[in-house]
Amino acid sequence: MKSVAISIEWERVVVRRVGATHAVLCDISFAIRAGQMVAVVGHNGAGKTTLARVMTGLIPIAAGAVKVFGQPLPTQRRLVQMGFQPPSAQLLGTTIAEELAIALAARPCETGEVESDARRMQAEMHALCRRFGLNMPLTTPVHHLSGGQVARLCIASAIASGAYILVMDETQAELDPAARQAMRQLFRDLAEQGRTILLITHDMEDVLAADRVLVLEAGRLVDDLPVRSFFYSERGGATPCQQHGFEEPFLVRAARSTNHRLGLRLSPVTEMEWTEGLQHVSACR
Ligand SMILES: Nc1ncnc2c1ncn2[C@@H]1O[C@H](COP(=O)(O)OP(=O)(O)OP(=O)(O)O)[C@@H](O)[C@H]1O
Repeated sequence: MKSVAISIEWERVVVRRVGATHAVLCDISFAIRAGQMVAVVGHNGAGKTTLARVMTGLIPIAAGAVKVFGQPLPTQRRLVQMGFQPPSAQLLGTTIAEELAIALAARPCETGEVESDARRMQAEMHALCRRFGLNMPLTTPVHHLSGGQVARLCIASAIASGAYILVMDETQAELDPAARQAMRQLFRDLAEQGRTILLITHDMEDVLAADRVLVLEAGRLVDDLPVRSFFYSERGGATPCQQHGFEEPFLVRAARSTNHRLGLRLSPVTEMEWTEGLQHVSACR
């Protein structure tokens, strides 16, 4: 699985909805490598949720092709899990243990793997809870969890069920800034471990954490850029972020203002890059 570089491929995809006068997604093509975290942005009605639902097989395509690890989506459907708003609506179990047990039971057995026995399943559940920062007993009812904990349990469940591609449709929308930041870090970690993350968001701080950004406008893919090129322009002038009418994140605004005042050309996408850039400049002066 991991040896196949391209995890998601869309070729000239068209989606029509009953009652809509135009195609809601029109001639969309892109390819995403395994291990990439890709943000999908667009103003209301641009087609983001439709794209997410196509990825999970909930909406059929009228033309084109969607491939997952080189195979048609329907044969690979189990490798894709979608998170949507509110995350609590996705939970099937009444406790953490039940939720994870359902997910683990749904995971297809790999060749040579024996079916999980109870003890092994318990060990896997504890390992998942540790990995996803759920530091409470497995017997905890899911309605005792905070929004951030529910969001993490949903992701733990998706991973437990064998997903390699996570399609997150505004799942962080109701989290506080610290929990959102923690979720971004979690997505980054999962991407570094080889998972593909498709993050649908209106929050430009989320975009800053991604590797790449797809911009949808009225059902069309109008930009597909590395995140740095989305927020900074090489030749000065308006950036793609500004051209598309999105609000820039604080780091980008602060870096631009510092560049302007000090005559610099820094283009940081993390705070660490910015402080290192500033240290380098002051050491050279
Ligand atoms: N079930 C449906 N039937 C007909 N048209 C639909 C249906 N669902 C969505 N649409 C239309 O498809 C277009 C894209 O909708 P979609 O929900 O994918 O946009 P979005 O980018 O996710 O918007 P938002 O940011 O508001 O959630 C919109 O014009 C919408 O009206």
